[in-house]
Amino acid sequence: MHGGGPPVGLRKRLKAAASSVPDSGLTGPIEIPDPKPADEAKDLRARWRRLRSNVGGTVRGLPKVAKLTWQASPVMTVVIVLSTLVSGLLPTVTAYVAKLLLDSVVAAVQGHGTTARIVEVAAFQLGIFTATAVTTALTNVAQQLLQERMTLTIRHQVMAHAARLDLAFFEGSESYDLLRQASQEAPSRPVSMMTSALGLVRTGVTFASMVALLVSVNPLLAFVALLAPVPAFISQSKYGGRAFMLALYISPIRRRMDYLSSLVTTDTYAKETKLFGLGPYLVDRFKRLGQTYYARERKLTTKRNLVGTSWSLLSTVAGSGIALYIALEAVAGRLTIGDLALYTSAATAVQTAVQGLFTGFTGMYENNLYLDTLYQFLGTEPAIVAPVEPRRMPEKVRGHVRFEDVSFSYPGAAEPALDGVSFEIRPGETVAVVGRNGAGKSTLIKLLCRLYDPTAGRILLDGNDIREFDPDELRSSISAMFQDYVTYQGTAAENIGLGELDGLDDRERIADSAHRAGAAERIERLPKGYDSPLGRWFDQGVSLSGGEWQKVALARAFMRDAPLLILDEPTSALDAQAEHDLFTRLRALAAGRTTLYISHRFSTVRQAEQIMFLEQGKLVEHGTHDELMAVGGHYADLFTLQAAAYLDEQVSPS
Ligand SMILES: Nc1ncnc2c1ncn2[C@@H]1O[C@H](COP(=O)(O)OP(=O)(O)OP(=O)(O)O)[C@@H](O)[C@H]1O
Repeated sequence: MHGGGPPVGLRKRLKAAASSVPDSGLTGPIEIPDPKPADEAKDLRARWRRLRSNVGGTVRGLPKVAKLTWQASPVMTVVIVLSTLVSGLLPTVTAYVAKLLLDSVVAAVQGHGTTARIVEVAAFQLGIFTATAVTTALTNVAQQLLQERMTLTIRHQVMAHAARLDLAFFEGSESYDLLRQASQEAPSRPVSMMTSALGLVRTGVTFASMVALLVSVNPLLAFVALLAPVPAFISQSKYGGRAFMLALYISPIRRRMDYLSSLVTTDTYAKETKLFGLGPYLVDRFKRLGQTYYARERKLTTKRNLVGTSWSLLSTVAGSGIALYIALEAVAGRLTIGDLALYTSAATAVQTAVQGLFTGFTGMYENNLYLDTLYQFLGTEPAIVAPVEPRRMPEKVRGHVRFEDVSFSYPGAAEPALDGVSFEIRPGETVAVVGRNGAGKSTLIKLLCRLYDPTAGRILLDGNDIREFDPDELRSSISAMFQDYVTYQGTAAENIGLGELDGLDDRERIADSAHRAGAAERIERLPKGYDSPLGRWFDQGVSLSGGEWQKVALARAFMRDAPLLILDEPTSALDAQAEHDLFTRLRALAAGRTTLYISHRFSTVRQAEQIMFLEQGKLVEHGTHDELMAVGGHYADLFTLQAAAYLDEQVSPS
C-alpha cells in the first residue's frame, strides 16, 4: 500500500479502479488497465519504505481479524491456536527422533547398542506420528468449521449494515463494487488471514527450534538458510499487491458480465432479447469481456509464479550447498550419521519455514487488502440518522406538510433536481404533483420520506423540521407506493402484508387492503387465493399482469393506516376502469389523511384539491385545476394537449 493508512489508500484505489474502466459495457472497447501501479517504488529506499508500510498495515490488520474470528467461534479459535502451537514443535521433535533412531541403529550395528533401545525410540516415534496426525486433523476440522461460521457472520454483518445505509449509497456505482467485494470476496479472507498468521506462529516455532539446531553445527549455515528466501518474498509481495489491484479493476467488468448474462438468462428480459435478436450479440460481448479479463489474469498469474519460482531457486541452491557441507563433515567424522540426518532435515526445514514465513506473510498482506474493503464498507456510516435526542412524533400526526425553499442535487449531478421549492399542504388535503419527465416529482417524494436530505431549505411536518424526528418513526407515519415498486417473490398475502410487518399474519387487514386497491378480485381467483405464490422464481408461482402487480403494490401501501399517503404514479399500469375506480375510492381512502400523488393522467389530476406543476426542479404553477386553467400556463397547455388527444382534435400547444 502506498503511504497513508489503508482506508485512505484504498479509497483512492477504488476510485482509480472505478474510473479506469469507464465503459466496458454493451458497446465500446474493452480494456483493463495494467495493475502495475504508476507510482510503484523504483529505488531501494522507496522500496524499503513501501515494505515497511505493507508490513505495518498488515500487522495492524491482525487484531481486527482476531476479533472477527473470536466473534465467529471462540471454541474453534482456541482449538486452532493450540493445535498450531503443538504442530509447530512437532517437526523438530520428529527430526530429533529420527536422529535418535539412526544413532541407536548404528550403535546396535556396531555392537554397543541394544534392540530394546531401538524399540523404545521407535515407540516414541509412533507417538509423535500419531500426535502429528491428530493435530493436523484437528486443525483441518477447526479451520473448515470456522470458515463456515465466518462466512455466515460476515454475510450477516454485511447485510445488517447494508440495511442501515442510506438510499444514496445504493445509487452510486462505486458503492456497488465495494458491496460486492465486501460480500463476495471478504468472507473467506479472515480465516485465511488467521490461518496464515497462525501458520506464521507455527513456522516461527519450528524455525526457532531448527535454527538453534543449525547454529550448533555452524552459525554461517543458519545465516545462509535464513537469507536465501528473501528475494522470493519481495517479489511475492509486489505481485500480491498487483493481484489485488487487478481484482479491483475486474470487479466492474464482472458486474457487467453478470448483467449481460442476466439479460440473456432472465425471464423479464427474454422477450426483448429475442425480438431484437440481441442474444448472439450479448453472448459475444460476454465472451469478449471474459477473454480480456482472463488474458490479464493469466499474464499476472504466470509472471507472478515464474518470477517467484526463479527467486526461490536461489533457496534451493543454498539448501543443496548446506546439505553437501554437512555430508562432507560427516565423512570427515566430525558428525555422526544421526547428526547428518538431523542437520540435513533441519536445514531443509529452516528453508521451508523461512519460505513459509514469507509466503504466509504475503498471503496475509493480500488478504488484508481485501479485508480493508470489508472494513471500509462496515465503516460507511449512514448520513440520515436519528438526532441524539429525537423529537417525539406527535401522538396524532395531523399531516401538515411544508416545504421551505427546498433545493436538492443528487451527489455528483451538475444540475439541481429541486431548486428553491416552497409550498404547504394542509392536513387532510389531497395534492397532485405534475410535470414533464425528469422535472423532480419523484425526488420531492424521496425528500419527504427522508430518503435524502435537502441540500438547502427545510421540510416541516406539523411545524417541525423532519430532521428532528427519528427517520424510522417518521417513515412509519407514511404509506407510500413508489414508481418502481417491488414485486416480491412470495405469496399474495405476503406481498401485501409486508407493507406493515405487524399485520403480516392479519388476513382480514390484508384482504381489506386488497379490496381498497382493487386487487382482491384477482387474488381470490388465484388457485390458492391469498396463499398463491406470485412471480416465477419459485415453484408454482403465478404470473400477474403489469396492472395486477401494481394493484398488489397499492394494496401493500394501504396496509399502513398512516396520516400521510404518498403515491408515485399509482395508476400508470391500470386500465381506464381500474383507474377510475381507484380514484373514486381514493377519496374515501384519503379522508382524514394528507395525500400526495404524482400522475401524468390529467383526468385524475384535476380532482385534486391542489395541483403543483414542477418544471426543471422549480415549482412554477400551484393552485386548483380551475385556477391553473385560468392562468393558461404550462398546466393548461398539457391538459389541453391530453384532452385534445382523447377527443381526437387537432390542437397544437402554444
Ligand atoms: N438517483 C439519482 N441520481 C442522480 N440523479 C438522479 C437520480 N434520480 C433522479 N435523478 C435526476 O434528477 C432529476 C429528477 O428526477 P425525478 O425522478 O425526480 O423526475 P420525475 O419528475 O419523477 O420524472 P418522471 O416523470 O420521469 O418520473 C432527473 O433529471 C434525473 O436524471
